[in-house]
Amino acid sequence: GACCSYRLRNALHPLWQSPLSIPGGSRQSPINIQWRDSIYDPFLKPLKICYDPTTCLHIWNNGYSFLVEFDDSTDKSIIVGGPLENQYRLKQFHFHWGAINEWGSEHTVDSKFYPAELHLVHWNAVVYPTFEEAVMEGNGLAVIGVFLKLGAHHEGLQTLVDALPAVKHKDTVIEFDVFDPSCLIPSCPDYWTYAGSLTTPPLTESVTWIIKKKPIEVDENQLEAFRMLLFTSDGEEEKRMVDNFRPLQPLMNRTVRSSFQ
Ligand SMILES: NS(=O)(=O)c1c(F)c(F)c(-n2cc(CC3CCCCC3)nn2)c(F)c1F
Ligand SMILES: [Zn+2]
Repeated sequence: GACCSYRLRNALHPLWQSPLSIPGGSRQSPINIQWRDSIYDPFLKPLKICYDPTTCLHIWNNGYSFLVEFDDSTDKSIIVGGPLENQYRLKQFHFHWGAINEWGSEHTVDSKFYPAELHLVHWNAVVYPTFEEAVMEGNGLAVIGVFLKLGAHHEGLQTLVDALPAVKHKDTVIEFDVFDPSCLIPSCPDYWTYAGSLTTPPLTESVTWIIKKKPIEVDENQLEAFRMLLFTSDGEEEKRMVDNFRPLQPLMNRTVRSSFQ
């Protein structure tokens, strides 16, 4: 059935040589969000986002994507509310994108791909002592997903784009010391939420996903700047960093809730 082909595809997919059987494997990400099958939950609270721009540390090309990492030693940059029982600390944000504008996002909405998707990764520092431990626990992480669509130039993103040439190669890092990622999150409060996993190794089923309904607009040059990055280290044969998204995973026995009617 569909499930087996997914497993086969995961095992065969070049980028995500994930082990065939993920422990449990009942809540993997990403998924297709079928708008009409999502259930409005009136008890979902608005998501409260409080970021301190001075907690921004650096940009790092880790060979999968580029990560903007934050100082998560205090509760200065947190999210709370929404579907979350606790507040969660911002650890890093990164993107997934395609070689062309027809695909690139990890989640899809009614089977439609966006050219890119932003993930803001937070961890439950109320319950767990470290990020590494939170990654292994069912309520350990909360990731906000924001779709990027082709359109107007995005001023806030440009400061990030301007720094990308300095992290062209895998394992390069550049200091990036003031940035407020709130500028990358649409003001519309509407979101979907479901229980899922990391979409990169270790693929652990520890993520409460919060997917914003509204995309942000970025222009062609900004998407092209992502595609100039490399999977490879300096001196290796160059491989452009594109199509760094995981294949869709089976919904299995899950419901996607919406914060809006
Ligand atoms: N696409 S996603 O699901 O939003 C997503 C995430 F949620 C992540 F947490 C990570 N992640 C991976 C590690 C390495 C750690 C190395 C030490 C052990 C724990 C993992 N740091 N952050 C990640 F790379 C990613 F892509
Ligand atoms: Zn991601």
